[in-house]
Amino acid sequence: MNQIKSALTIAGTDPTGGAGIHADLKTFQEREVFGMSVITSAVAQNTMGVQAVEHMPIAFIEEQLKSVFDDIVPDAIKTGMVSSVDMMQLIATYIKDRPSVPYILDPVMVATSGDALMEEASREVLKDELLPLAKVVTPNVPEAEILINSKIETIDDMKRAARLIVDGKGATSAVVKGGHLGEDVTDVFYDGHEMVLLSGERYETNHTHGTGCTFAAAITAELAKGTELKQAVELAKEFVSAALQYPLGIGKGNGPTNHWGYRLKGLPNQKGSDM
Ligand SMILES: Nc1ncnc2c1ncn2[C@@H]1O[C@H](COP(=O)(O)OP(=O)(O)O)[C@@H](O)[C@H]1O
Ligand SMILES: Cc1ncc(COP(=O)(O)O)c(N)n1
Repeated sequence: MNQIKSALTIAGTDPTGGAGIHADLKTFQEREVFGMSVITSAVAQNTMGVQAVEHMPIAFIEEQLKSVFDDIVPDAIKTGMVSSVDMMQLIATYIKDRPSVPYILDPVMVATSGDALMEEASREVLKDELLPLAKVVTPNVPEAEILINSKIETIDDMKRAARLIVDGKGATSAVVKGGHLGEDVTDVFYDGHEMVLLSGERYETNHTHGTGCTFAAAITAELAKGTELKQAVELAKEFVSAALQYPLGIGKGNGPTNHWGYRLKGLPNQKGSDM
């Protein structure tokens, strides 16, 4: 029997289940990878926004990391919401100790609702200490603008950003996500050799809470299983696309994506769901 593959997410929570740790674990499960989680911050949030945040003490984040690594060493590691410099530095030590385990960095900075999830003072540490360790970095357009300190308005700008993140900052690869760039939902993948445009249909839906988490978690699960990098990113794009194609119609604001949408592919949209 093949050994079960596992993936660890180090991120914040969403009690309504659509984003953060919850989106990651649901995605790992759908991709048939055993999911584990270390909580950085407990976030009181829902589909309408963020109401409050409590950061875990650093010593307790370390206890959680120890609990995992003393027992089940993950086959891939993802980080999402990591707010402070101290948290980043702690996590970097665990990642550096295991260079063969692929690390997926989703540089979560601001929630869809506009609420800040990362301290501004952490930006430079993220760029200098976490980026160079990453097998894949998955910024959306506003995050990529911060990473490269310049405006992104076109696909060519996205390509330039991907190049700067990989060739300039030392990540193995980057996917600059295009969900915030006009009508197109083309993502740009670059691995230092190949520049690949990942295009897909844009679904007219406001059920986009947790989209970025879901996309990066799908890449993480695939890399845990040993899927080749470009294929992992392509599969993740299909997975998130289906999660948006079959909305669940719950939540008063930007509703969650449908993590089992991929299983419904080819079927008509569910009755009653708004698109
Ligand atoms: N309305 C949409 N229809 C189809 N795909 C989308 C839509 N919005 C975003 N995506 C895709 O979802 C993923 C997450 O993109 P994006 O929204 O840019 O990130 P984030 O959720 O981090 O802000 C990308 O693959 C993007 O192309
Ligand atoms: C704990 C946590 N992490 C990340 C996000 C970003 O969500 P999105 O994928 O919608 O940008 C969030 N809202 N909450």
